[in-house]
Amino acid sequence: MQRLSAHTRACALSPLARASCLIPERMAYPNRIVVKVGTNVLTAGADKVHRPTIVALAQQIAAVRSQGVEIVLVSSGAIAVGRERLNFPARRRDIPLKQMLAAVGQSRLMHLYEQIFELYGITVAQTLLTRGDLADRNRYLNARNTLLACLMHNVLPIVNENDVVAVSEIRVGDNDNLSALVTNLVDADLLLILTDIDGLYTADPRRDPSATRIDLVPEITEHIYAIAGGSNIRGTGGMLTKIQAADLATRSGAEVVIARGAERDVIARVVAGEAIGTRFPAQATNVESRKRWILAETVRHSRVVVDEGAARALMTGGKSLLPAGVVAVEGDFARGQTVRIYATDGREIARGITQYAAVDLRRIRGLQSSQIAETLGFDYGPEAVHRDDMVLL
Ligand SMILES: Nc1ncnc2c1ncn2[C@@H]1O[C@H](COP(=O)(O)OP(=O)(O)O)[C@@H](O)[C@H]1O
Ligand SMILES: N[C@@H](CCC(=O)OP(=O)(O)O)C(=O)O
Repeated sequence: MQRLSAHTRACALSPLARASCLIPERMAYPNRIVVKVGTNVLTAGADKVHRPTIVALAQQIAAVRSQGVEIVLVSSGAIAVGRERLNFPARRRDIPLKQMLAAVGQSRLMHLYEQIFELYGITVAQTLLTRGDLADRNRYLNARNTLLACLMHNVLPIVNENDVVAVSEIRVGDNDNLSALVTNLVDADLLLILTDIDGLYTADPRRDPSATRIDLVPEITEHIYAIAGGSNIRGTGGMLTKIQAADLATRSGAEVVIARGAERDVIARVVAGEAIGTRFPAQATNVESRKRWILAETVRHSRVVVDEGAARALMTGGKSLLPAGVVAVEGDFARGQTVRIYATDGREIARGITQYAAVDLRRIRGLQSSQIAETLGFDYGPEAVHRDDMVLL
């Protein structure tokens, strides 16, 4: 897809940015963003989901996507929709009941999204995740591949926690933190957390009317955690989980903005660089953060030996490692683990996350990508190690 310059896109997207030429100092124009919408946004503060809010959201997402920005939507609301359907009062908060409400509400929420996004020609994909899916490297890769495939095919992934199976040990617990994990999962440049308040305040404005909004948080300190309080009755976690999310996402290399979901054209305006809400600049590049993650857990005795052509393609061409270039596979490793990649002269040249377990890679080494499926009976794609999952040494 053709990428316009930051300035052109900013001006096309936002009349305000155009009027004032407002592109303040910040990250480069984002190519991939995660937008998180909380229950309080979707219900507009009432007891049921506010349909016009979803229409406005779809309209904005369609506009931003048409400018070439890839979007993953993380949406709460299943419990609220379940409550609405079964007429349950908001004060009941016990876990099995909430799980039941989420089970009732999730499909209805998706149905609503499907109907509304269809009006804008956008196909949506339900993606339900738990912490377990993101902690295990194999499942992490599966989730990542699915989300990236959605983006590649112009499908809008709509992520929620899989509340029905998510009990305390495996659940993220709130969609703010889930949105940060998703930001990391897809290497997004920007996480936009939309809520019912226009940013982080010096104290919870519901309790302290003299609180003022903080426009920029250069660093997330203990003090920032201390001023973030709990949620209102429908939300989960309040400002505290948003700060945790901002902390995680900024360390993963994304910029984070917390803004009011009901603000007119908020997504386009934030993407265009307008100063709305509270901004948390990225604390690392996402390449640095990904490298750290890749190198964190290398399988000790793994050796994937590659031929001269593959070694050159990796080191000077920045290419992915294909099974065709693999000459030997030593050790035992699972799909999703970080393996060591060697040249035939014994030099370790790279480390990377393998798409294939050792047993499978042994069977497809030296083969063309088109032969993977016929040999294994399945394939996870043409790469043994994708270049985005590789650190050259
Ligand atoms: N320091 C703070 N600044 C802004 N809002 C705060 C702060 N502390 C607590 N809050 C509360 O956090 C709420 C938003 O979180 P939450 O209710 O969980 O919303 P959501 O459903 O969007 O996740 C706000 O309505 C506000 O009352
Ligand atoms: N997974 C739950 C939402 C959990 C959550 O974090 O809610 P919120 O604080 O409103 O973003 C649901 O779909 O209702």
